[in-house]
Amino acid sequence: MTISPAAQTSQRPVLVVDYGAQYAQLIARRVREAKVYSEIVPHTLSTEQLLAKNPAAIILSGGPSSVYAEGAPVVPRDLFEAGVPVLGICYGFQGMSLAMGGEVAQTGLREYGSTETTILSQENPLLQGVSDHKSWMSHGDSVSRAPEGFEVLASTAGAPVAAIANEEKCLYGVQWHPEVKHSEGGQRILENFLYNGAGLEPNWTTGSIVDEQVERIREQIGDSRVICGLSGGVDSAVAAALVQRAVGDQLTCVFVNHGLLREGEAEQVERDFVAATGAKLYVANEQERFLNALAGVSDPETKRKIIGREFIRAFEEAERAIIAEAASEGESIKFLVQGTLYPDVVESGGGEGTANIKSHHNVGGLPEDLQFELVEPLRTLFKDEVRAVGAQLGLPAEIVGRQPFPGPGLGIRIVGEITSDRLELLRKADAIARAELTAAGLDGEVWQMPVVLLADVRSVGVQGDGRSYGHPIVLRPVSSEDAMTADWSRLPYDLLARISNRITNEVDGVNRVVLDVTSKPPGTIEWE
Ligand SMILES: Nc1ncnc2c1ncn2[C@@H]1O[C@H](COP(=O)(O)OP(=O)(O)OP(=O)(O)O)[C@@H](O)[C@H]1O
Ligand SMILES: O=c1[nH]c(=O)c2[nH+]cn([C@@H]3O[C@H](COP(=O)(O)O)[C@@H](O)[C@H]3O)c2[nH]1
Ligand SMILES: NC(=O)CC[C@H](N)C(=O)O
Ligand SMILES: [Mg+2]
Repeated sequence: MTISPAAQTSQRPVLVVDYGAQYAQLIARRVREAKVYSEIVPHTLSTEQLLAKNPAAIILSGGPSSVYAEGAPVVPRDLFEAGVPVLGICYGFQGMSLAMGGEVAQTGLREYGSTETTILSQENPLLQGVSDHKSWMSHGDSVSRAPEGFEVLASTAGAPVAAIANEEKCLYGVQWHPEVKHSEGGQRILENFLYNGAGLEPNWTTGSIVDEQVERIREQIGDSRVICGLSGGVDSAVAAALVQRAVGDQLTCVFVNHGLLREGEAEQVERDFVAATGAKLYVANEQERFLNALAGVSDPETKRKIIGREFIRAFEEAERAIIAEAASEGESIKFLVQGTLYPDVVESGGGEGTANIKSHHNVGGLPEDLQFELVEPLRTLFKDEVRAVGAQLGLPAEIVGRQPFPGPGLGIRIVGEITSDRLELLRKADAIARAELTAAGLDGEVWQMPVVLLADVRSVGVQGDGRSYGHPIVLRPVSSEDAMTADWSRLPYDLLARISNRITNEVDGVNRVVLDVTSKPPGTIEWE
């Protein structure tokens, strides 16, 4: 069932080989910012498997291991003999140096954070226009001797060999992390590698994504009919708009009201999306189906799998109803469009070799007996890229700027069993928190603010001079660029006070409001 993102685009990718780096995502993003298509792959792929992806260039990421440690990932020598341009970063640089016959040593000179970097030569593709600067380091090992045939391009106090090049073979390495914003000129170095070193063109833009995806969708769907799961969120709105552009009224959007929605959500989908695009919309009222299937379940992964399965069952029902309505019996609808993004795939463990963090309902939660062929035009994109595509397609700012809301909805924001009373309670608390955030004019600054009910926790309070024994509500406002990493938002205290005060006064059963001050990692954005 896993489709590699590469299957979704004709671009030759720049492969980021992940050696367990904290920054592999960031490297891929920076390459895309340079308008070059990029994908992350695990280091467990063999050279043959890597080359089979027809990469335009390869970037080896950093990683936590020491190249000497037992079981440390080996950077294979044959990778450098295939004629593909390679840039090694930190661990990748050390591994490349070792593979090519250089030396790596534990000199005891560790460097963490901002580091004065001396550029020894600008007469090479990598460091053209880059002068002495502060780069961001995070290493304990160092390259003590460059491999034969490589020129040393830069040095620092702790790393005399801080950058190397073999121009003829198009092989480059840097000890520091050009992908982090704290590395001055880092983006320039990556672009130098891509444009000057690997000779790539900056032609991967939102315009080119739209054209290419529209073309692919037409090819895939032909003149068949297609349904699209539409949630009111950004991703499905953009996916639907792309499909509509490709195949026009062969498309019917299906909005599933699973009873796990927030206040006013169903109405808002009908109002905003249909008004903006004129697409056909079928509303499936499936509250009972989902509540029955979820009764008595409190394990998060089980909930996610049930929701993923019931979503598909709801789409199947909807498909039958749509066909019956059109009186075109017999002609079943084969295609289902979903607004699946790259992070959904990566976190669900759908990227090759990546860990399963949580099964997103639309990826890891899909049932085995799926009858639809999936159409997922956004499967290779990050959220901010999807927003840019949406804007390009002319969707209104209220849609492309909307805060994300997960498909499983309030179902994964009740820690414990889901009941209609608990949903009712959480819906009220969530509506208050959202209204206050909007009133404070902070919607644009906050990426998302899950409001979570700890249904299995109770604490003692005093309300109206009497004892109460109620549930806590957690506020989880975060800032983020692409939901892969996040920080907790420093909301003004008076806003937090107002939300807390209103929730404890207005929502029966809640006697405490707490603020989640955890970044991602280690926490995820949602609690389940
Ligand atoms: N209530 C729903 N009805 C129909 N399809 C849905 C519903 N909720 C989610 N989906 C499908 O699952 C996909 C993934 O959901 P997800 O929440 O990640 O995206 P989104 O809602 O489109 O955007 P956002 O992340 O901004 O909320 C959606 O793109 C959509 O295809
Ligand atoms: O459609 C979705 N189906 C899911 O199963 C799902 N789980 C998490 N999310 C959203 O993904 C982003 C990252 O969330 P986490 O940090 O909790 O993994 C956040 O924006 C979450 O709201 C989901 N969206
Ligand atoms: N960030 C990295 O890639 C670190 C590489 C290696 N673990 C070191 O400490 O030198
Ligand atoms: Mg959503």
